Amino acid sequence: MPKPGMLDFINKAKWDAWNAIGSLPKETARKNYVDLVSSLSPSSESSGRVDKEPGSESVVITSEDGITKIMLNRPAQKNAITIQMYQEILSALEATSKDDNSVITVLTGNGDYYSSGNDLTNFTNLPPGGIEEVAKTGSILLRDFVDCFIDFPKPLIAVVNGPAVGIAVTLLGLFDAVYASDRATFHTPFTQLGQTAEGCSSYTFPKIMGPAKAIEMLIFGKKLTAHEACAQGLVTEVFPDSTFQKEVWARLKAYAKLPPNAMRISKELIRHNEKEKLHAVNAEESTALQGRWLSEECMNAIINFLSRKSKL
Ligand SMILES: CCCCC/C=C/CC(=O)SCCNC(=O)CCNC(=O)[C@H](O)C(C)(C)COP(=O)(O)OP(=O)(O)OC[C@H]1O[C@@H](n2cnc3c(N)ncnc32)[C@H](O)[C@@H]1OP(=O)(O)O
Repeated sequence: MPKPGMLDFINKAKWDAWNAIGSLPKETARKNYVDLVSSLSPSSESSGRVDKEPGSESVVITSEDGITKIMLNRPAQKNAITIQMYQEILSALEATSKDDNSVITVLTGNGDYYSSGNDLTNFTNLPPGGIEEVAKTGSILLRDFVDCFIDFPKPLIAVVNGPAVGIAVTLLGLFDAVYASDRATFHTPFTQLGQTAEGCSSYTFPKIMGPAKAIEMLIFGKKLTAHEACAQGLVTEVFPDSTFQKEVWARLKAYAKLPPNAMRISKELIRHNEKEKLHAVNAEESTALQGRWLSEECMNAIINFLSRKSKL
């Protein structure tokens, strides 16, 4: 077959792999394959079924003392968010919003990062409709995902245990409190990635910190320390990393004992005037990103990251 185009990542990788093999006889190829798989997996000869270890899920949801904790759990990948994780977080938020035993909801990360944002490999697995289909379905999922944060009816808290990048930062403008370790940083390198702001940040950031500071972050990609983000109003309070978990969870447990209906009604009073505007901003940002994901600027940035030519 002719060599697939540069942006057809999967088929190009397959084509290169086939080409590298040359004229290997089919039987030899089969034997090499079986030998390789056997050497990789000691259990591959037994049942063939792979059970997930408990706690190996990419999003771990737990509930205790009236607090629902949604924990991003891909520490080796800096908690980069895959398509499946967006869907799981969305479902968790929908379920907890209806759960009478859940008073406060927390989003946090496992390991040294809060989250490195969108998983940049999300756009590399091309369906039959190609990159256009990926961009379209990505834009719809992004819009649904952010809508769910806009509409979330109970107190929503971010426990930012380490550096945050991209959508993990922009969403913070929709949270009711943001507690950060002093190790956390806040980085939205959209322009460097050929992308544009999402998570309603094109509206919430100028409102929270004023247009000048918001533009430094959203257009020029300035990274803030936790103390800088707190001074700008994006973070509620910063804690020393050594006591972060202990102090924050003690406080959250106390908040979760407050009367839940009073908290829910106060949140509605504070937020409801903005909801229509936020949904409109979210729709606009999702459409703009759909176009960006098809652009050469964005594709080159992703290819550079995947081929390890660039990092933040
Ligand atoms: C439905 C779709 C919605 C889309 C919404 C859009 C959102 C926009 C954004 O979120 S933009 C932000 C995108 N994120 C990034 O650009 C971050 C990219 N990552 C990095 O630059 C670096 O990895 C780092 C600075 C976060 C950390 O650097 P460090 O040197 O400490 O660690 P490594 O680079 O070695 O990372 C360890 C492994 O984790 C993988 N990884 C990290 N982040 C991502 C990511 N965002 N996407 C995919 N993979 C990521 C990294 O590749 C390493 O994997 P490896 O061990 O297999 O090499």
